[in-house]
Amino acid sequence: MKKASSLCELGFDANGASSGFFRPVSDDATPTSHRRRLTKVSVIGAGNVGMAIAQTILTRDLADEIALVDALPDKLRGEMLDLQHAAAFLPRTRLVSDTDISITRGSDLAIVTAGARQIPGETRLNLLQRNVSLFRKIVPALAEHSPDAILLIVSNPVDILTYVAWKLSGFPVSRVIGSGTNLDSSRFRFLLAEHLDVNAQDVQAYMVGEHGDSSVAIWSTVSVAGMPVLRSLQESHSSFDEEALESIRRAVVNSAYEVISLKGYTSWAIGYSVANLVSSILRDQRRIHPVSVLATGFHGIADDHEVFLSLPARLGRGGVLGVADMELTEEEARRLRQSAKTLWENSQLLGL
Ligand SMILES: NC(=O)C1=CN([C@@H]2O[C@H](COP(=O)(O)OP(=O)(O)OC[C@H]3O[C@@H](n4cnc5c(N)ncnc54)[C@H](O)[C@@H]3O)[C@@H](O)[C@H]2O)C=CC1
Ligand SMILES: CC(=O)C(=O)O
Repeated sequence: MKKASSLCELGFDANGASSGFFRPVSDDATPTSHRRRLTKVSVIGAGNVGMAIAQTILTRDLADEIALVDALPDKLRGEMLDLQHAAAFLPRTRLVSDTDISITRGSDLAIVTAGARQIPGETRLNLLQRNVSLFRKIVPALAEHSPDAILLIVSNPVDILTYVAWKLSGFPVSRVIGSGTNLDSSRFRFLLAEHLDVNAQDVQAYMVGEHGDSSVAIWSTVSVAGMPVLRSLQESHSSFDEEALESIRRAVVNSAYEVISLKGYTSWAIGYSVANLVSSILRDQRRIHPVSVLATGFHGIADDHEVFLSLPARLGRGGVLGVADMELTEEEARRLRQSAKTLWENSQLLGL
């Protein structure tokens, strides 16, 4: 007797109907008008970062469908199967993968993590030329298949690549966002929370500017439970000086270099950071995140400098809904302009 080799041959069909498990209750159990619109997220680049993001999106139940794209077919299929095998422990999410970017068709959100990463000691800016070449292939194709999507850029150097993605996609500026210093701000909050022995979620603190070596810590707005930290330090005459503050900023900047020198790449924190942004966007939460946005005209950045860097932005279903014109000290604004200058000079070399 011939053995059945698949569930279909045993009499199961894709809807479970002929198996006898379920009997239809009407000809159209869910009228089209009652069906919820499904949310599709694509992740381009199924490496360390892409997979950390995909698995965090899965566990947080942020999408109905996740499409994974990578240039390496075996690795890609392996990653997809490995996640699919966790289906019994996760919210129901359709997972698909392909090396062909057309699988992203109809995405609500496309997250780009493809590309070269730093080797120990290398700066993010060193990756620029290699990753721009990749973006020239990826971004126009993404825009063609999902003209209404929001693009969320993660590949480094993230600020300049967000500018590149904006130029190559032709999308409105509200729909092109870089993950920016959302991660640096989390590292900043972690270090401050450790120092003050409180929960990092109770520390309000922003790093802005470049996601990289010239990022700026906005000390004037750091607060815990609504209390400005700098003022408390001054009033309690605790020993602190500019150098102590700068050493904390440097520790934030060095965080990535340290992790890369220890394990070769960073992944978990960026996974949570991006899933946090995805939640604000797709669930229209209107939370404020420091992310990479077009910063022209803010804090004295020249009107003819099209530069993306991180500023606190209100995120929702439409993408960037607004950018906070936060109050900065003269020194903070000067550092931000310096950060903008570095990014602008590098992006000018691309001739876009
Ligand atoms: N913005 C941020 O805060 C962070 C950014 N990153 C950046 O994310 C990027 C990815 O880092 P990792 O995942 O660690 O690197 P990885 O090497 O593990 O993954 C990169 C993936 O991109 C794929 N890829 C290459 N060309 C492709 C193409 N044309 N289409 C689709 N996929 C392609 C590769 O096959 C690889 O799987 C790097 O640029 C890294 O610097 C990493 C951590 C944090
Ligand atoms: C690699 C990188 O950009 C980060 O972990 O901050």
